[in-house]
Amino acid sequence: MTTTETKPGALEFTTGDGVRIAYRFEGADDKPVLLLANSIATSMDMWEGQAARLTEHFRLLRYDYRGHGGSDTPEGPYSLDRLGRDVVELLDALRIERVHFLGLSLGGIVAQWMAIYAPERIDRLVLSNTASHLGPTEQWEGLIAAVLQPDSMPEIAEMFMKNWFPASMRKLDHPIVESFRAMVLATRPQGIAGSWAAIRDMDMRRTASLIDRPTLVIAGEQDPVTLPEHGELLAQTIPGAELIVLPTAHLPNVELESAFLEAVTEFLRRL
Ligand SMILES: O=C(O)CCC(=O)CC(=O)O
Repeated sequence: MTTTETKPGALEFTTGDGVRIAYRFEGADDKPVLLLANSIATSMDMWEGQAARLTEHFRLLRYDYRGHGGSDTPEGPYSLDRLGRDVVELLDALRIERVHFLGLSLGGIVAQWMAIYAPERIDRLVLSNTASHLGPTEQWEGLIAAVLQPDSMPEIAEMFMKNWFPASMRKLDHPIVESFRAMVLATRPQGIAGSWAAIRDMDMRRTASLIDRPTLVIAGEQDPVTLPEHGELLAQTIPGAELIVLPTAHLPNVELESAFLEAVTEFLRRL
């Protein structure tokens, strides 16, 4: 497998089905690898503010989902199996045996898949603002149809901002909110539609009980997308999982950065 540099610091590899996936490695190579997976409609830049503090303890591996950021955008719906295999193939390409995996929202869905189907690649797991099932199907069908309409993106971006940030941050034209809006607007509608299909079709409410990796679940008290109840269910289903509920909406990594990073690093570095 060859890797190619696309933009400074970002590399790419090609998956078994011919899709170029962009990724980035940061930090000292003697530290444990921490793989980060994103919320839908964002790129690996969504972790930019947290990267410096995380590299104090970890070698960070970030990547862009197919259909997002610097990765290719195949047509049609994506399956969760395919999104999971993209990660397995990325680790294979980099010859990395095991990682800690921190996934937020769709990232937490991919992280659950990895811990169920490729547990030998996972050391510890952090599942933030995510769920093992998100219904109803019709909601995702409606969103997929809407995002594929011409000129849909400004309205779709506004929907994400309302779901992801509290009104207090949105009112102030907060630079973080605007940077996330820009990330959404830079995402191809097909990438969002393809990934929503993976969320529509997934149901790990039973299989999550097979996860045997040490797991921290983080939920947001005011998260309107992945509700605190979703986090509670995950923590009850995964044997031995711990649950922290933070007073945030959907993106605690940026809304309450210090508390989020403290929870993550304390859990991942615990002996
Ligand atoms: O944010 C995600 O990764 C999945 C949830 C979603 O697409 C709906 C939303 O964020 O509003």
